[in-house]
Amino acid sequence: MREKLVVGNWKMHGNLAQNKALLDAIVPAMAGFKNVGCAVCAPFPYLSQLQSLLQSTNISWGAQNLSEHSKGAFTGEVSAEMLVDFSCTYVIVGHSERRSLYAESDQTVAAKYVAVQQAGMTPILCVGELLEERESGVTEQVVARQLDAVIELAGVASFAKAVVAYEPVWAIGTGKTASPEQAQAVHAFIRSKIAGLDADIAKKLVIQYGGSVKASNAVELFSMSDIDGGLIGGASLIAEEFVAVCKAAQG
Ligand SMILES: O=C[C@H](O)COP(=O)(O)O
Repeated sequence: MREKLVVGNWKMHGNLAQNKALLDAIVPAMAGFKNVGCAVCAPFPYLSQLQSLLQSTNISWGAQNLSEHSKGAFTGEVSAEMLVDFSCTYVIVGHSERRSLYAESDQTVAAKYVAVQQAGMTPILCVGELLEERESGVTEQVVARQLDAVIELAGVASFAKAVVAYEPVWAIGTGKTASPEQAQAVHAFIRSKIAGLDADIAKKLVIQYGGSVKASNAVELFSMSDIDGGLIGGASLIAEEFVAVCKAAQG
C-alpha cells in the first residue's frame, strides 16, 4: 500500500512574516495526521526558516529547483549539497514553469534529477502535456518522452527513490482541474510504463497529481487508484486549504 504524499509548491511567493504565519497555522493543524506525508517547497532564501520551524514537526520541506552541477563558476545557481545543508528532503525538478520559462530540456531535467539523488534527497519529477498536445492526442507520447530522458540517464531503479508528479500544463494555476478520470488515465499510463521495466518499483512509486488541486476537489482526485496525493500550488498558500487537502489524502 502506498502512503499518499501532499507537497505544497509555494513557487515565488512569501516572505519571512507570511511564511511564519502560514506555518504557525499549518503545523498544529497537522500534528495528529497519520498515513500521509506532507511537505512544503519554498524559495531558496527561506529554506533556513523552514528548517528551524519544521524540524520537530511531521512536515518535511524541500526546494523547487537546483543546479545540475555540483560546484563551480555558475553564478546564481544552487547545488544539491547546498540544499542538503538545509536538510531538504525533496527537490522539485522539471516543473513546467522551469521547462517553459527557463527552457529546461528533458536532458537537463534528468541531470537535475540525478544530482538530487546523488546528494541523498528525493526528486519530485514533474511531467505533463500542454493543452495543444492533449488536443492533438499526444499526451502519452509527451509524458513517455519526459520519463525516458530520466530512465536513460538514471535507470528505472532510480524510481525507487523518486516521486513523479503528473501536472497537465493546462491545469496549472488556471482553475481547470483535470477530471479524476483524465488524471487517473495518465497516472495509470505512467505506472504501466515503469511496470514494463520493473513491476515492483512501479507498484511502490508515488505518483502525485498537480493542477488546481484544492479542498473542494482533492477527495475525488485522491480516490483514484493511481493518484497518490498532490503537488499543490495556489492552495498551499492558504492554511485551511492546504490542511484540508492533506486531510483528504489521509483517506
Ligand atoms: O506545482 C504545483 C503546480 O504547478 C500546480 O499549481 P496550482 O495548484 O496553482 O495549479
